[in-house]
Amino acid sequence: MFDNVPQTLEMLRSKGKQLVFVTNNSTKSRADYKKKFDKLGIPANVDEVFGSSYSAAVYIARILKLPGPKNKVFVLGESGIEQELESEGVPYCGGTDPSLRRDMEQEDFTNIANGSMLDPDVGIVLSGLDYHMNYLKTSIAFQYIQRGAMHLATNIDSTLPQAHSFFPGAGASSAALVKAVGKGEPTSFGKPSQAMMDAIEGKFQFDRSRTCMIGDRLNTDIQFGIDGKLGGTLAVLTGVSKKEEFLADGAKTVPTAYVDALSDLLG
Ligand SMILES: O=C(O)[C@H](O)[C@H](O)COP(=O)(O)O
Ligand SMILES: [Mg+2]
Repeated sequence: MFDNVPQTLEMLRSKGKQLVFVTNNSTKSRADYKKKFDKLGIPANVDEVFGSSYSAAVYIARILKLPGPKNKVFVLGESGIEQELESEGVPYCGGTDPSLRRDMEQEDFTNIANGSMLDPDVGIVLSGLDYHMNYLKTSIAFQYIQRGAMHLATNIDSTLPQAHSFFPGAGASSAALVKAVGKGEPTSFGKPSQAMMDAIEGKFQFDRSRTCMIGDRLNTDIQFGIDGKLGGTLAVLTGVSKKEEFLADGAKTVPTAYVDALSDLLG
């Protein structure tokens, strides 16, 4: 963890700033992140966390509102997605189901093709980062899409930063499916999609012109009142003034000197 993160967050809160922690990582739910923050000694509450799984679940439940029974989601991913779908009352299958974490057998081809292994209620395939991706799940997801299901993604990052290196990301998890379907990338609800920013804004009701993002990648084009100068998001801070000065300077100083940079900015 970077130095002074808890102190910085405390300073921002003491100045009445609202914080939102935004992550593309779909493997954990907001509740899981709260536990992680507790372990790291970072003061945060569940309602301040906004993840790509939650973003997708909110979209499916509140925007798409598919009529039942065709509103079930086939999940390609981990329990973070399942938990967030559950929190929004969206039915799902796949995901962490242990019966799908195995090799493809010859009879699976027959049973998938004749539909006996498919759930007729599935109307959406939702892909995220999947540590257990395999041919069986990819085949089932492919068949659902061929039969009319919509393909959505929590996020489509090419890589996952871990252990001071990079590993295949959520976009790589779903790449085989995307290739097989041949219709391009699915709609994604993670950074830097406008869908995620709209969802965050919808939930937190803040003023874009008084919002600052601090993040991990510098190449995003999220239109968030900051013209993509500083992208990705570690936190969304609302009520920040002198945004331009902070970004111009902050791009160099964040995250090594959060406290100094933000204290200067906020006066
Ligand atoms: O592949 C992924 O899912 C992402 O690279 C990963 O989860 C990173 O999320 P972020 O740290 O950008 O919020
Ligand atoms: Mg990132």
